[in-house]
Amino acid sequence: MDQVRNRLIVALDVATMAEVRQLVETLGDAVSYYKVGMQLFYSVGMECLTFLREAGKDVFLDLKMHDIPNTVAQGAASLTRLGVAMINVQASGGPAMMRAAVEKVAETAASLEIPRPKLIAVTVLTSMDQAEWASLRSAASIPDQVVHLARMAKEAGLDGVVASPQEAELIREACGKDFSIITPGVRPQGAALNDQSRVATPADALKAGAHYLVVGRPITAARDPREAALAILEEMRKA
Ligand SMILES: O=c1ccn([C@@H]2O[C@H](COP(=O)(O)O)[C@@H](O)[C@H]2O)c(=O)[nH]1
Repeated sequence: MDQVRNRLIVALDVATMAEVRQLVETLGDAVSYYKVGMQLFYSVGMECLTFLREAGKDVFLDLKMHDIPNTVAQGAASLTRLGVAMINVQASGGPAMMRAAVEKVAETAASLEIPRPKLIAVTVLTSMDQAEWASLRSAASIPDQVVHLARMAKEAGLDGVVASPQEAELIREACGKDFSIITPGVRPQGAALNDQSRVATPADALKAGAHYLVVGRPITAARDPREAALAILEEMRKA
């Protein structure tokens, strides 16, 4: 079960440490990897990272950096010093920005003699549907743009990308099996979509080639979060 458990990342989209403690305690040994995003990090800062580290959990710090190369590189160095397992940038920041972040993460981790966090790039948000995409006036289709950004991230030296499970197979074909694919937009059959658009079930996401599944509300907003997480893990295990 461990191999499957390490591939489920639960999004802690809450605002207080009380909620974090309650969820992590309820989920217990079912979940070993958590995603800390803007809502939680901007509310409580380091306290949640310290708590998760002491609980023996891995952390994906999802702050989606997007700025000029020097600013993102320095930000990536700061996040590397926090000792988390994964951090990210927006691929639309371009190759120079991504290369600068890759170099700075490696340099910082080496100088501190700590493991280097995985550095990944966000492609096209999973909430974006065709109508919303059209409003951005991009000439490419969503799948073409996702694959383009994934190739660019790989060439810049990043470890992987965030994308919808619907694009996972195309990314795997274009970038190979060692390039990590992290997929939010995961919804068990019949679950509420909330604001997600390009979704797939946990089983379909894995079959399409996703390495890690990010799941938030289907677990954290469930009546019984542990039962919901175990059901997802069982579906992953069967897939
Ligand atoms: O394209 C993206 C990038 C990031 N996310 C994040 O994943 C979780 C998904 O939460 P759910 O409650 O399962 O919808 C959330 O923290 C997003 O910020 C994403 O959904 N799509």
